[in-house]
Amino acid sequence: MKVLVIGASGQLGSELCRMLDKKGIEYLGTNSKDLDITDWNAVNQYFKEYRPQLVYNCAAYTNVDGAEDTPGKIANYKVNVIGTKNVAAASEKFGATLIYISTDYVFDGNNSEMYTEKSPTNPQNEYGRAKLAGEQAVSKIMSKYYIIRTSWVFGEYGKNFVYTMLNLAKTHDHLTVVNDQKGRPTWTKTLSEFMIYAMENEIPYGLYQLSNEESCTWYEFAKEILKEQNVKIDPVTSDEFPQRAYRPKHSVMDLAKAESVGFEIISWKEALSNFINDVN
Ligand SMILES: NC(=O)C1=CN([C@@H]2O[C@H](COP(=O)(O)OP(=O)(O)OC[C@H]3O[C@@H](n4cnc5c(N)ncnc54)[C@H](O)[C@@H]3O)[C@@H](O)[C@H]2O)C=CC1
Repeated sequence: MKVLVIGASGQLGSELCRMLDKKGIEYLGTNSKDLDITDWNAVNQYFKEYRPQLVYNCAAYTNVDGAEDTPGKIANYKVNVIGTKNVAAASEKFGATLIYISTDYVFDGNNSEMYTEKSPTNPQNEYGRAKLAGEQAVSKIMSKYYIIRTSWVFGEYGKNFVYTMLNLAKTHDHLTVVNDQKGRPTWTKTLSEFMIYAMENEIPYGLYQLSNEESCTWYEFAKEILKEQNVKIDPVTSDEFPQRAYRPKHSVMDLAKAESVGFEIISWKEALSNFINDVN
């Protein structure tokens, strides 16, 4: 099978490629210099030449706060809406299956219940709105697709909350972290495994949610990340730590659908511990 990984140099794309390498699955990986997904002619030409059968679209504009104002607002729209549409249209045109990654920010986070794949969406920031438009484009244009919503991603190859906390701990003995936003952290290895599992096991097409098991607040996450370090961490509210983009208060996604296809998901604490062992 000819596999294409778009966004192969990002946090998730890099882990996915490492895992494909390990499994001996051949693929072609592109970064934004090889293939700009906002350019339809480039995408069309690339697909015409390479003829992928399976496309992992890991490319995205991921600066959630940057997306609130110009020029980030425009880049967010171009990459996450137009770019996603281009990749979906080319995948459909050339008969490929597409795996598109979306976000828990499609929800408003006002529920205290877990969100399922059937829960109504109501994004509260520009990034969430663009990613939802990306989801809608994929499901409208395509017949063979997986949309996988994930949240709070951390892994070896990116800028993420775990690295931020570990780095801050080198220079600070006291930190404050938001304690009124709850979600599910996701290790890129768990997510990459599911992305490969979907392909290998030909699970039914459609929308899935995937993160690690168990939920926490950012404060609880930080406490676990720094549990071996001598750093005092105090909880604060979102109001005390203002950010440009609104974040959902409770964006805990139900994982039952992914588990119902036989995929086993470890807890975020186990994932974090494995990750810290890996990078040390
Ligand atoms: N990082 C997180 O916490 C979360 C990420 N996600 C989603 O997971 C997916 C992977 O995210 P990350 O790997 O963390 O992001 P990342 O920012 O590390 O990687 C994104 C990649 O997209 C590429 N890219 C950007 N514009 C492009 C363009 N015009 N053409 C081609 N490539 C382009 C970048 O070069 C980069 O390699 C994305 O769809 C993101 O929306 C969802 C929820 C949370």
